[in-house]
Amino acid sequence: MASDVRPFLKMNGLGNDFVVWDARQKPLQLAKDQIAQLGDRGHGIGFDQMITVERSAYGVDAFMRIHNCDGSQVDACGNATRCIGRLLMEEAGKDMVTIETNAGLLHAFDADGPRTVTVDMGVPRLEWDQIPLAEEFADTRAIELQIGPIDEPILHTPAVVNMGNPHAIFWVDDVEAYDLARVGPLLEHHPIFPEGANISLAHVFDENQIRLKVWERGAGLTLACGTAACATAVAAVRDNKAGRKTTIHLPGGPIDIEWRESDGHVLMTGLTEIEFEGEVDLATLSWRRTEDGDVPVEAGAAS
Ligand SMILES: N[C@@H](CCC[C@H](N)C(=O)O)C(=O)O
Repeated sequence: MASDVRPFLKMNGLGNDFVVWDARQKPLQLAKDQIAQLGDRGHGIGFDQMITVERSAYGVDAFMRIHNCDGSQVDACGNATRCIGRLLMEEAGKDMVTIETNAGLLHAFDADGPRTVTVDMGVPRLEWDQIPLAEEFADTRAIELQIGPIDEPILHTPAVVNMGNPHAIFWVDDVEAYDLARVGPLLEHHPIFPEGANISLAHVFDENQIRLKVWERGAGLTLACGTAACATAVAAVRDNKAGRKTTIHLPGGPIDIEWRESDGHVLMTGLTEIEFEGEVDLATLSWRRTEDGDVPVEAGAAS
């Protein structure tokens, strides 16, 4: 097979990392096992998600296709929307762009602070069949679900929110007190979630300050998950645990969320980073680094 070498960017939003392809001029389609091979941190490039930027059928700035590192295609990724927003704004010299995703049209804005982007993630969906759940629950602030012994559950009664993808949030006193790598997969694939779910442990440790650890559907433990941060902020407001503006502290850093009262939209603001540029030979999936990325943002420079 003739070699087909394609350039890519390696980016991250607070450590939630992506390989990004520009497929606007030349389409790119990879099979599930090829994505998983490239995503493997041992032998491939290693990433949480693969992002393919394509031309938008709606004529907006671009369409963003999202695959988890296990090769599954999904509809939403908050951190990647900020990263792609930054690339498209820099390319067009604009301070706002519109990105088409399978979860809808999202607007990204240049925010205060270096490489900092706000994305309007739209309106959260809160009904049981919108999450979706396998059975009806009138109140999605705390659904009947538990793992562990019946009389002494390890985790129980999560809030559920759909931010373009399904999230379950367990309120705990200490996010480090649980083995999320062990319980995450059990909960992700629990029969109550017919499409699986992203699983979060959340702790309100101060006024409007929430610590969060996330097990991502199709990707596993992550340093940050933008949609999980949005879902958690929404769940906190619904349960009177926080106000409409919160800072969510993830292992990769802080992310600011506002659940706007006027129109119910969720706004997410945080850093983006280009790690490096590289190229992949699609015939063999061998890859190499070609250019360095951003120089680190000085501590305290971001908003
Ligand atoms: N990292 C993302 C979410 C990626 C998709 C997720 N794993 C899913 O399967 O829904 C984010 O920043 O939101």
